Formats: sequence, structure tokens, C-alpha cells
Amino acid sequence: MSAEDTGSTVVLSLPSAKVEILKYGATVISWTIAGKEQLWTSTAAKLDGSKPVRGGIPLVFPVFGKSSAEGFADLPQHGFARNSTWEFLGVTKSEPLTVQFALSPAEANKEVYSKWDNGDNDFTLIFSVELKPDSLSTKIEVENTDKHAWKFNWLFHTYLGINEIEDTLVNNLPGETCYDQLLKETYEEKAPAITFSEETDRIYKEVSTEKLLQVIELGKVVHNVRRENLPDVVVWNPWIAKSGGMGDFEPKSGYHNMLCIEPGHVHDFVELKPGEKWEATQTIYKGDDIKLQSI
Ligand SMILES: O=P(O)(O)OC[C@H]1O[C@@H](O)[C@H](O)[C@@H](O)[C@@H]1O
Repeated sequence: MSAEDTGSTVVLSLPSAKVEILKYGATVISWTIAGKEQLWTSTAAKLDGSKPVRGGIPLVFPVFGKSSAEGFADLPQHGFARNSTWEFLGVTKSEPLTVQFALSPAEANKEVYSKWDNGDNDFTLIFSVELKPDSLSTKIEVENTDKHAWKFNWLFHTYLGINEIEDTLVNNLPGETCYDQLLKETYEEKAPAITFSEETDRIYKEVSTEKLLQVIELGKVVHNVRRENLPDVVVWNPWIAKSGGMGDFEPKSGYHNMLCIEPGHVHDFVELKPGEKWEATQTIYKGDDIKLQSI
């Protein structure tokens, strides 16, 4: 069991599992179990801090997508957490092996941070990564260290690795309210399972966190995604044309091998008053049983 700081990354190793976190964005860029990669990261992803990483688990804060809301309109898509270099705080627990990273205005990418309410919001983010033999947990704690209230979105932009998108489905979403970002329409999900045969970009809103999300390939559960305090779920696959237009998306056939299941709080902004804290966790774990949960 070890945690190694390589300078630009932190690598946690157990006998059969490993996770690599880039300090830029505190982005998990690889997670393996018995040598098998569990996430998808583009072979053309920039890992030099020149742009957010295409793949792994980018962190989205303080805005999801673009927003015209006051204080957010000038921010680029998905905010500044994914394009700021976080401070590595070290190992905080050995069993299970856990490390933490911090971001505050002092470390934040000034150019982007200053576009959030004119850089007027003091905050502390603490990001924890916990590695177990068959699971990876990522936890975020957001604290308002300012004298006034402010608002934010949070999202774990998780790129899960799969063998073939057309053999893949996601369960436990029927009956949920969905906003389709491509159709720009809100509807109730009627499909018994979510399947993929074209570009997909949907926000499932206020999905009970009692509901487990399972990624099932040819009848086998390949990922279980558990959420704490993360009511919304973005389901994204860029398919052919969209991935073709992204310079950092390689190989171009990569859309077959990835599916973004992105737990977050994005249907509205969370408001924090001075001194208040908010926390949320995503856990991805292995396990074979299909669990169907009713509405
Ligand atoms: O290219 P970016 O900024 O990393 O965003 C990728 C995708 O992120 C998803 O979360 C959004 O729903 C998509 O609309 C977006 O295209």
C-alpha cells in the first residue's frame, strides 16, 4: 500500500488496485483493478495544464455547462476547478487509503476564477480520493469562507470505461425527469433502460440517491455508481460527429469505449452562507448483481 507524489501526479497503489490523480484539476486520470483500466481517458488528453483533461474524472465547479445567471455568465463551460492546479495535502488515512487535495482562491486559475462574481467569492474545496480493492470514492467538501453568501453547482464528470457502447445500458432511471440538452426538451423517461445508438446528452434531475445506477454490458454489471448528496445525473456520449470535432478526443473510435455518468447538483445552484459547508460523494464499485429499483 503506497501513495507516491511524482510532482505532477499522486499515485495510490494497493496490491491489486491503483489510482492516478493529476494535480491539475485534481483529475483522476486512471483507475485500475488487477491491471484493467476502469475509466476512459483520451490518448490525446492534455496532461500539461494547458486545458482540462479529456477523460478520467474532471471536477466541475462552480457552474455546470454555461449559465446566464448573474455572477456566472462570464465563466467558461464547467467553471475553473478542472483547470486549476490543486494543492496536495497528503495521505489522510491509511485504511482505506485516502489522500486529499485543496483548492482556494490562492491556487485557483486566476484568469478563470476572476470571472465568477468578479473573483469576489472566498471558498475552500477539499477533495478526497479513497481507494479500496474494488471501489473508488471521490468526496468533495465545499466551504464558504467569505462574509457573504454565494452559489455553485458541483459535478463529477466521470468517464467510465466500457467495451462497447452499443452493448451497454444504464438502469434505474425510468420515471425520472429528464432534460435533453440536444432536443432542449424536458420529459419523463419512459424507457425501461437507457441504451445508446446516437449522441446522448441528458440531465436526469433530482433522482433519489437511494437509486443505484448500474452500467450493464451484455447482461453483466460493469460499474455501480452510488451517490451521496448528488441528486442529478448527466448521461453523455458524444458519438461520431461530436467526438470527431473534439481535437483532444482520441482515438476517434473512442466513443465506443466510454460512457459519462456524471453525478452532480446541477438542477439549481446550492447556496452557502458564510461559514457553511456542503459535501457530496461518488463511489464507483464492482459487483455482479443487477438491482432493479422501482420508481
Ligand atoms: O467539452 P467539455 O467542456 O469537457 O464538455 C463535455 C460535455 O460535458 C457534459 O457534461 C455536457 O452535458 C455536454 O454538453 C458537454 O459536451
